[in-house]
Amino acid sequence: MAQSTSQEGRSILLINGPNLNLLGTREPEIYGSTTLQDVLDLAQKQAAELGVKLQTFQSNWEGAIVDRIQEARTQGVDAIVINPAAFTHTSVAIRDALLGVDIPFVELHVSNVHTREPWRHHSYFQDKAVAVICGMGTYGYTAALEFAARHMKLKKKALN
Ligand SMILES: O=C1C[C@@](O)(C(=O)O)C[C@@H](O)[C@@H]1O
Repeated sequence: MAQSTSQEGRSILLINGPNLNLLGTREPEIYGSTTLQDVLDLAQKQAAELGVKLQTFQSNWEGAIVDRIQEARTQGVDAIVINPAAFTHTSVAIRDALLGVDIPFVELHVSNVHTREPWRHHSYFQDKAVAVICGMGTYGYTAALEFAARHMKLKKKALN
């Protein structure tokens, strides 16, 4: 398939990692009071306005996230927006899955990980991400989706 030059028909997968199901109640002084459901509702509305298809997935399980990324390969997903949460700092498996499917991705964090504990400064994704967003609160999801829908260059899709 030829590389798409417009966002029309673009398919985006938004993945949220562990404990993000608790967004809104979890450490609100760090992550704010917006719930994951609020984030997803807003993202779907935004996707409709942008004319893109948005699939969403949250799991507390590393292997489930690996499986979902592999599934994206056969679903024609053009771009992935991922908040790997704690797996950011630990997961070679999720990194390998993203590289294995060869789908460009944006890494996203609600908090500014660089102002937090030193071990949060390292990410297994940042050197491979097209873009990294952090510290914008849940507005980061809006920014990431806008970028993925309008500005991200797509790779040629593997047809298998
Ligand atoms: O669970 C999370 C959330 C997070 O990815 C964020 O969105 O700010 C930052 C991670 O360090 C943390 O483990």
